[in-house]
Amino acid sequence: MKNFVFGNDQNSLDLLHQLCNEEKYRRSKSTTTTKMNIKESIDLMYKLVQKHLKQIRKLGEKIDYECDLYEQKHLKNSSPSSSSLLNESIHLYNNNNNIIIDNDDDMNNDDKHLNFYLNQKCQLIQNEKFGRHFITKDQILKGEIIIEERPIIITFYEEHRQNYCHYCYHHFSNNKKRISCKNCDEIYYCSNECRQICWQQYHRFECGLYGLIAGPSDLFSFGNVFRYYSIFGHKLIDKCTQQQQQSDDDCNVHDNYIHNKRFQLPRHKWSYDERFQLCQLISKLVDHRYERKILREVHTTLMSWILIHLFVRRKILDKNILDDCFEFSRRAEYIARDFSRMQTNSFCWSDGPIDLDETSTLAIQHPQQLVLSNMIANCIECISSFFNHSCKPNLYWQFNSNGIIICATRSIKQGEQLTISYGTDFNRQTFDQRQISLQYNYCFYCQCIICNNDCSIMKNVIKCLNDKCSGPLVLNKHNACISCGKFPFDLRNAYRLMNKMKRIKSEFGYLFDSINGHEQYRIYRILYFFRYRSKFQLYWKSNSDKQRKKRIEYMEKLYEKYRQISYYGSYRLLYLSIIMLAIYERFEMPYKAFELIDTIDMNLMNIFPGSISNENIDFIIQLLEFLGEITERLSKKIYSNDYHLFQQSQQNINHNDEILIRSKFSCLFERVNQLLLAFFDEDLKENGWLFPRTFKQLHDKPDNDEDNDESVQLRTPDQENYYINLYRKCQQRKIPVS
Ligand SMILES: C[S@@+](CC[C@H](N)C(=O)[O-])C[C@H]1O[C@@H](n2cnc3c(N)ncnc32)[C@H](O)[C@@H]1O
Repeated sequence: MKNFVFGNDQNSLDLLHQLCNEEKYRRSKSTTTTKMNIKESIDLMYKLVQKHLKQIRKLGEKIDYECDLYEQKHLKNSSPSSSSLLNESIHLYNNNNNIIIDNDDDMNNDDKHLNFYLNQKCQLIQNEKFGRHFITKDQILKGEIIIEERPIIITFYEEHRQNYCHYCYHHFSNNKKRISCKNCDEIYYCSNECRQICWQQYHRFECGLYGLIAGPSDLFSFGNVFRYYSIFGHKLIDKCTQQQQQSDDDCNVHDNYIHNKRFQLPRHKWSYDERFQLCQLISKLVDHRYERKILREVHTTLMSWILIHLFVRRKILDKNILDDCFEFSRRAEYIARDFSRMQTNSFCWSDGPIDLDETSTLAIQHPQQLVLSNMIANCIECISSFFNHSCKPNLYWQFNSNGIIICATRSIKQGEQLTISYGTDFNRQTFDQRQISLQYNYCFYCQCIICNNDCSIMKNVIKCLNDKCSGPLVLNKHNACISCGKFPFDLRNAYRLMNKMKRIKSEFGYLFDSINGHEQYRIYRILYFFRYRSKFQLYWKSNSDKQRKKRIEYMEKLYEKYRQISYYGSYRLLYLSIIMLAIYERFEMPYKAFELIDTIDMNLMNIFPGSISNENIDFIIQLLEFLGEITERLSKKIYSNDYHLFQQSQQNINHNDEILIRSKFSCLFERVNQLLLAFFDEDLKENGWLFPRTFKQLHDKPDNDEDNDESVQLRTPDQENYYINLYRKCQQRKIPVS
């Protein structure tokens, strides 16, 4: 017997029914599936940050005072890394973009070493789907080294801080002498030389604060951002960012860096050119600020505020910034972006090979917080950051005392993309688990071969409801789920649910059917009714308040159950959640609508652009426009002063929740609008599913300019007008001001 896949079709329903009748199952007591509660984790981070904010303020004052005393007492005329050096370097820092001028001629050639080794068979390329990524120019053999690279920025975890030199990252063997920082006694070096250079380069900015900035979990990136600013200085970072915004060719800087064989990075002293080049590389790493905003806006914003205060205290930023609101928020946004860049690109330096069993278990249990027992630090690598992820990678990475080393796990054909795994053995996880973990940590929807295959099945398939299993309900010949190996105890529930869906279907027509050409016009009609509320009002008007409340509760229950058995990326889940959003908007229940946002957002990220084709593009645009209208109305309402956001809420919602809810609505609104605008984006047209090349140019022309351009092949005149209007509407839409 072949494996049987349960989907939302009549055959599956019949089989489920049969199985239920045969009573070959027992009922499971617990039917929980793995859920990600973003709100909970944001709350937690918020509290954590608030706790740290207090500590930082207190500690910052204390340490500044103690540093001054210490310098007055001990450092003035003694060691070379004393207050004179501090003043001199701060002076240089402020006046010269943080340049510490090196005399290269003095440097012995042996002092220099290449910061990385890259296999000559690798080539960095860029495309729409994967961004920048490496491919092979020639066949690579199993076990061949692809790259070895030293990190540029590194933050050691608390428990390992005493075991490694903070400048050259070497491990202190048992009897090796360690020297601590004279000032803070928090970090250690293997030699006086390392101590001096580290002080010069960045430690003077973080001295005494290290214990706080290199704190637990999410704060690792906090430490990395602090170091980033300490090493490069904000002026240099700004300069590189501006250059990056102006240039289109993203691979150029990296090609230069990779192919300029003469470029060498001295272990101890970086000249201005080297600093500049490295800073340029880091500022070009992908940041996902926009996506992260949706997940952790409050957290990141708070972190960036704290960082500004610390930077001012340590003279990295000018103190006037604290009085200038505009400048403060601009800088906070920049820092938040760097923060998100560090989170997307950082590697965990693990002491020895990564334990795949441990990572997989952790990734399933705590997708938001992956810290393993043998991880010793969090670091940024400039070139290794360009390897994309695959759930079945062809490369394996590990750290040795010099930094990262990446090797081929199998022989790789010419032209194949080189991929690593972003942390865990994703191959052991289900599609949903992988997507949740990757989206939460790296903000992308994985398009590797495995996920693309899985995704096409998942959209119509229902989930196994067994405890801790969220795999697709595929039965083997013993009637057990192939993901968890157990009999699907909750078949009866699944069956009931699918039957209920039939009733809903009669009420909401063809919204739940798969989208193919000839059914689209029915869906348009339903959307039309929704938009102009005629059907909707009829439906709700006929009921009394009590009945209406019952109806809403019924819909909510159904939605919740349906959410449990559906995968993100399912069109049906998207429709149903949009309908719920419309209901909540119509009946002034914004706090309820808020709870839907994450599901809608995850679905949007999963659906676009992977499953858009020429057949469904018109429908998708209409669906998005509908969603855009609802979110716009909701956002406007919740930002208006006389609107009582939580008037009907039973929950105890405080001011922080309110900020979070507002920012989430704006973000969803912004995402929907951007998705719509993306359909008109010049660069995306080559994929074949967007509008003709000249669309934007043509419609950016003033209204009275009616020159006929023959190269333009638009659709029918009605469609043309519709899209022109939509394009203008999207351009004019504004996110409410927070
Ligand atoms: C560390 S960077 C890798 C380099 C990146 N491609 C670039 O252009 O900078 C990680 C980002 O690459 C993209 N990416 C990596 N693996 C991917 C995959 N399997 N599918 C889609 N996007 C991927 C995502 O945007 C992710 O956040």
